[in-house]
Amino acid sequence: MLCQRSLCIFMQPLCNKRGFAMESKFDLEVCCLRSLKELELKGQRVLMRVDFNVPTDKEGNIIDDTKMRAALPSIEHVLAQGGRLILMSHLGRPNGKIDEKYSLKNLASRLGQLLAAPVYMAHDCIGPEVAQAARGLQDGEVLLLENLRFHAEEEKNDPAFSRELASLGDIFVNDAFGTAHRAHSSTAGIADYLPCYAGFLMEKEVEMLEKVLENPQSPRMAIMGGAKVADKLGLIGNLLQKMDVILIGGGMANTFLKALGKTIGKSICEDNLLEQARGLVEEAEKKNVSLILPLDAVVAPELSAEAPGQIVDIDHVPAELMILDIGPQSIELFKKYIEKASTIVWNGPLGVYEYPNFARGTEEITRAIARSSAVSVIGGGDTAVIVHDMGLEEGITHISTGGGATLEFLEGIRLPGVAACQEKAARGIGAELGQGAPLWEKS
Ligand SMILES: Nc1ncnc2c1ncn2[C@@H]1O[C@H](COP(=O)(O)OP(=O)(O)O)[C@@H](O)[C@H]1O
Ligand SMILES: O=C(OP(=O)(O)O)[C@H](O)COP(=O)(O)O
Repeated sequence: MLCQRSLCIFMQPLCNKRGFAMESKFDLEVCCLRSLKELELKGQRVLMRVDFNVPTDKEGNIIDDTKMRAALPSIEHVLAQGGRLILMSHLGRPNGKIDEKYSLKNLASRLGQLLAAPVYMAHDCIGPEVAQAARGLQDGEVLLLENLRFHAEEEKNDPAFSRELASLGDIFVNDAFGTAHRAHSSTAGIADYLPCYAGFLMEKEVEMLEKVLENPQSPRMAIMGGAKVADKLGLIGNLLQKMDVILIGGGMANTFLKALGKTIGKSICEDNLLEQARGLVEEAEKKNVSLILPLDAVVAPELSAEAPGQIVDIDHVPAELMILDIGPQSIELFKKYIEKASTIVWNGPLGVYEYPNFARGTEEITRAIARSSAVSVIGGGDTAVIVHDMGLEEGITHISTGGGATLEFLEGIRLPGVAACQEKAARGIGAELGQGAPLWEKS
């Protein structure tokens, strides 16, 4: 059994200036995750949540399968032990509607190649035919369910939906660390209906991030970029309590730049978050945290591989262009901060790294982090892809499959996907010791 020490850390202040430590709200007993290793799997229907939310192109082809490979140890273990594996994941944000672009069919074929074994693909994730397919599995066989987010109930953590998913398996294994910050049916609600275990990836992520939390040295720095601005802007408020420096690039920077009165042309921006961004800048000043924005940018008329990039000062972004990368002056400035940092947490590319014209900022920053002697954690599907593509894994302390999940974990926020398994484990232990009624039911 693995004790999630991030929760234990809540109990004792460990850090000096802007500590990661928080007050304990939870029992130590609740910290425990039960491991997949503990299970007798032969003949068991193992319902496993994985995070196969891989980067894809416009046609839905997989750009990078790192997240799938990361789940292979758990998948291969279940199959080797004679378990009957039912895999479930989301892909993208189809908003509760069926959209072929977000089908998991391509992932089933890729998984088949990775396992060198057949992978059955279900046409949905619930319903009588899916239940029949799950019941029909033989020992060592694997079925991949269709995108969970084709049903709006998934993101609502709807109990009836959780129950229907749970009815497909005998045991629930959560190996989706990257989605553990979402309280959804397949990550949280499902724990009410099945015995819960952590997969190997979930265990590894929690262990590695706990190590980083143990004694994070100052100067501590966060680098924030990417496109999920609405999701992650709020997290900067928490980071201000824990970091000495926050570098902001990528799509994230635009909202801050506009909030500070700069013209950002056609760049992506969350106009409804301008007030919040201004508040964060003021709070950073009060807390004496250096919140650093780009000095210049690479701009282009459209987001495409062919669009020509042009370097402009951040005060002179033309109205008809969009910011697609940080410029050379910003790269130099960011590198200076990276050289001085002792702890670095990074999520989100600093530009549209998928296209060479706008990849330089992200690549240079990746190299600088890999060269630095700081303890470094890089999180997020896209951000991790860059490190792998550049072959710089060795220089990074931990490359996490989760972006938002990693940030929230390091900020001391309890992740619903981890918490659901912990609470269930703690209650389950009591039940197994005869201290209560069985806590899960099979339908
Ligand atoms: N200036 C920008 N404008 C538009 N998109 C951007 C910009 N900078 C980065 N991005 C995009 O952000 C995406 C990754 O964002 P996100 O999902 O938040 O990161 P991660 O998957 O690492 O958590 C990439 O597809 C990248 O092209
Ligand atoms: O890719 C993910 O998160 P990330 O981009 O923060 O790493 C997860 O699969 C969660 O996806 P979501 O942010 O659509 O809930």
